Amino acid sequence: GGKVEKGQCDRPDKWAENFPVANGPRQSPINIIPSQAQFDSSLKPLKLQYDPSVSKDILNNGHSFQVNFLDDDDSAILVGGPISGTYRLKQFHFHWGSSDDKGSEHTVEGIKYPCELHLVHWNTKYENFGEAVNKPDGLAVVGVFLKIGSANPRLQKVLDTFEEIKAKGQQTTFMNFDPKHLLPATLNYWTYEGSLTTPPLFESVTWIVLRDPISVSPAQMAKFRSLLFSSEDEPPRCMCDNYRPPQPIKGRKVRANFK
Ligand SMILES: COCCCN1C=C(N)c2cc(S(N)(=O)=O)sc2S1(=O)=O
Ligand SMILES: [Zn+2]
Repeated sequence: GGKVEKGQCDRPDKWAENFPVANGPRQSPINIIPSQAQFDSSLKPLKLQYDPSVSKDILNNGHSFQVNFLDDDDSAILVGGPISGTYRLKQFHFHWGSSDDKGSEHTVEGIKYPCELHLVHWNTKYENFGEAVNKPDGLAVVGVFLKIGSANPRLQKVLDTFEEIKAKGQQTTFMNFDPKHLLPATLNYWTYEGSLTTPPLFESVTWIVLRDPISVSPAQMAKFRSLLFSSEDEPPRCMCDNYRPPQPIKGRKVRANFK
């Protein structure tokens, strides 16, 4: 028929064929059930120390778009929280739906948010990102839910670049952006051991999912959907529904730093 079938890489149910770890013991995302999360008083407050001068560029990578950071020193780091040592910010990106009733990867009691932000950090006990990416304690990703409400002026700065990165492979400079402005007022979080949510699905992520969402307006969500999965010389395919559904918890404990 006329409908272009989704490629394999866009079909989470097909990933296990090429990436058997897709059925592994610590896959992400998960459905979070707050009443089943264990309050852990030993969890430290989350400390995100970001110097905005190390934001570099913004890229449409054909699955999402990401803002990349210079990570050759400790200018943008995550310390505290559930992790030990220092993790450096590498990039942040988002996942969203084709309509406002879905789009997040983690869910809370089955609730899907329209969008989820991921801030990806790597453990500086390893030489570099490439070394850290597949180690069990290699990465720490902070997840932030976006909830439909008033327009978010901080987020708008990111959306204003979309004309320049509409198609796969396009990128443009994106400097002096402080990702702290994309965080909610309080940094209460759930944490659990998981994985990358897209291939290669490495089981290398300590997940830190913030309880409180930030706001996004319907018009801003429509802007996310103006991006394309496809490159300039291909038939246009709307970039949306780039989220993996929740995966089996397989006995894992989810801890909370709040009651
Ligand atoms: C050599 O392999 C390089 C892989 C690097 N990455 C690829 C992903 N699919 C990916 C997914 C991420 S997510 N959605 O779990 O935050 S972070 C991330 S990533 O760490 O930036
Ligand atoms: Zn992600």
